[in-house]
Amino acid sequence: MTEPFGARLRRATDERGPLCVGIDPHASLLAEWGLDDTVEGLERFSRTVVEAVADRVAVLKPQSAFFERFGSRGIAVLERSVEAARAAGALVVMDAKRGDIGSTMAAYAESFLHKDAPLFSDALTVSPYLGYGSLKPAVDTARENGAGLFVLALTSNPEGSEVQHALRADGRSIGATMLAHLAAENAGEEPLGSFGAVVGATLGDLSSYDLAINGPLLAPGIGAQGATPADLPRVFGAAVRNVLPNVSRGVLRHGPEVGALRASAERFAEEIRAAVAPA
Ligand SMILES: O=C(O)c1cc(=O)[nH]c(=O)n1[C@@H]1O[C@H](COP(=O)(O)O)[C@@H](O)[C@H]1O
Repeated sequence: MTEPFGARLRRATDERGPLCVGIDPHASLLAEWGLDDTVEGLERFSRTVVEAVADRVAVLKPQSAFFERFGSRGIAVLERSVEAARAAGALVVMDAKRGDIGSTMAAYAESFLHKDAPLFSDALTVSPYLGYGSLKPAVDTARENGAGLFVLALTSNPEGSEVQHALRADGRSIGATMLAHLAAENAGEEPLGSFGAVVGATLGDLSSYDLAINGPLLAPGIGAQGATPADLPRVFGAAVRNVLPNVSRGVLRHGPEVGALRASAERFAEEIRAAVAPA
């Protein structure tokens, strides 16, 4: 049986440090890199990021939207990027934020989490806002294939709070409910469960939330959205051990030089290591 995602992630972050670099080929970044806003520009951008960091950071997170923009040829670039990143030793979190009713969710799960799928990724971002239970086919497919999920719990964007901070009849917030579902999913798993939460690094003190889900906490928001590695202990408290910070534009803006991209990722990795080191 394939080793579960949580165990593979723990090993990768122990070896390479806890950093996820996003592959987000914004049109504006393509222009800054001197590339055309075409599928050729997309491929060049993505290849360069993989070449720069896939052999040294723990995780790469391609943002599917920027590839889908180019139709089937963009998806082909995404497939090649995933394959190249994994071949260089990085884990790949596909950021496609899928979410649908159970039977359709099963098809999304087949697309990204089945080991024979062309877009197989080590983990997938998913939206639980059709009800956590609607994600069950993705949970099952992930378990069967040694893959994982990152469930949107407390997102980094300011609009997220109208849904995620809303209170249920029993007084618990929706975001806290998602965290509780994940804690149940990961119960007893060692060294780390495979079912993570997305929790923004931009959110300030989260001590009112129980972040001890025994799974990874993907933390976007560092760099372009204003959070810094130094914020991590204050935001995540004791759960900082399981945080996987994501930086996309904060690194990508240093391209197109491979050396400059690499140096930026290494600076973030070092700052994160220093911030999350036990006192
Ligand atoms: O799931 C995500 O990765 C995600 C969740 C969230 O709450 N906020 C968030 O910014 N993201 C993604 O993380 C990346 C952040 O990019 P930068 O702001 O450029 O570092 C983008 O790909 C977002 O889609």
